[in-house]
Amino acid sequence: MGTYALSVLSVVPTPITVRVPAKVNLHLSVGDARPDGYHELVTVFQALSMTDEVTVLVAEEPGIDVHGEGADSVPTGASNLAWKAVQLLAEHSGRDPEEPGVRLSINKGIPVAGGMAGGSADAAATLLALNQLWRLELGRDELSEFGAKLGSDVPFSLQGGTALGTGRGERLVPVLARHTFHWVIALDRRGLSTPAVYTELDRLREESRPNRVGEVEPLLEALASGDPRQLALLLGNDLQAAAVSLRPGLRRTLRAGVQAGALAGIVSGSGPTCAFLCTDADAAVRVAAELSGAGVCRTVRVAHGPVPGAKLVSEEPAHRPTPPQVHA
Ligand SMILES: C[C@@](CO)(OP(=O)(O)O)[C@H](O)COP(=O)(O)OP(=O)(O)OC[C@H]1O[C@@H](n2ccc(N)nc2=O)[C@H](O)[C@@H]1O
Ligand SMILES: Nc1ncnc2c1ncn2[C@@H]1O[C@H](COP(=O)(O)OP(=O)(O)O)[C@@H](O)[C@H]1O
Repeated sequence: MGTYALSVLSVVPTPITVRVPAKVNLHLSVGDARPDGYHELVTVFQALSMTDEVTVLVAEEPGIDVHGEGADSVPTGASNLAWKAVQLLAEHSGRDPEEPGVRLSINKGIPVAGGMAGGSADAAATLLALNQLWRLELGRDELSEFGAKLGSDVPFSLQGGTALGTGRGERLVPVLARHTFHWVIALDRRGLSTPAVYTELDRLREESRPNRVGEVEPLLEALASGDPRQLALLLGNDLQAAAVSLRPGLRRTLRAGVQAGALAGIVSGSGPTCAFLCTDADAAVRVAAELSGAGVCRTVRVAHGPVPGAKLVSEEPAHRPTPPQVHA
């Protein structure tokens, strides 16, 4: 009996944990709305050292557990983007998408609905973890194609580093960025809906002519030079005006970051998180401390980028060290 129990146990696959980064858009140029409702983008993503961890384990009772910051506002049902990733790969591999025989445990370190691609990150992590757990042997390109079906940002969450994104953001080319850049990240009290921010931009463009970010080439040169001062002058986000229009308090946050000593600040993607570029790691800690005292946001963190994309941590769920943060 003892031997039998041991042999049954030995065939249950070990849980797989994947760590996956947040992103910031250093350049986000938004074209007009396409017939499919998406906007044509030219964007430069950078993966930051703020991460989620997703553990996939074999279980008869399917489901999702969410822990960490903002866990209460993450759906645990079929609308969770990570669960959609489970269903997509289950279908692909001939499993029942309603009974895939796995549970997910998500540990959030990426702000929810913050414009830092947290849901996309979890979907990317789940694709990578299931590829391992179910021994699907899909290559990075195939995983990326599945990712693009789930959301425009998912391929970048898989790839990480710094990348130029076109199409709806899913077509990627890696960008040379040998240097590490140091950021202060200001988290807002409530999230913003991505579709609502794109719709607000369309509305603003019908009403007036909000400034558009310029060409991307100078920013690519600044990245290659590694000089944060040069990069700071070129950061730009077409969605910023729309995010600020929906959340006017962001103006004060952006001003406060620069007053605290950052080189420049931008809204991250669709917001409302703001990202401030600093000269170096020490400056980022000083800016974070000062910004947290300004009372303009919920929490302030320091981060650096670029970092790698979704990555297997180990075959055991690992304890994630708490990222440095300063409470406002
Ligand atoms: C704005 C960005 C910038 O990187 O990210 P966030 O800041 O939200 O993280 C992305 O474009 C968000 O990408 P993602 O969150 O994956 O969006 P998707 O699920 O593909 O699309 C959600 C909705 O956003 C709008 N959308 C998204 C991408 C795009 N190129 N044009 C759009 O208009 C559409 O209304 C779409 O229905
Ligand atoms: N795994 C997930 N993590 C966070 N949010 C998720 C997840 N799955 C679905 N969502 C939903 O997606 C919305 C957008 O969340 P998120 O991806 O964090 O932000 P953003 O699109 O601004 O980068 C959330 O409000 C939440 O309802």
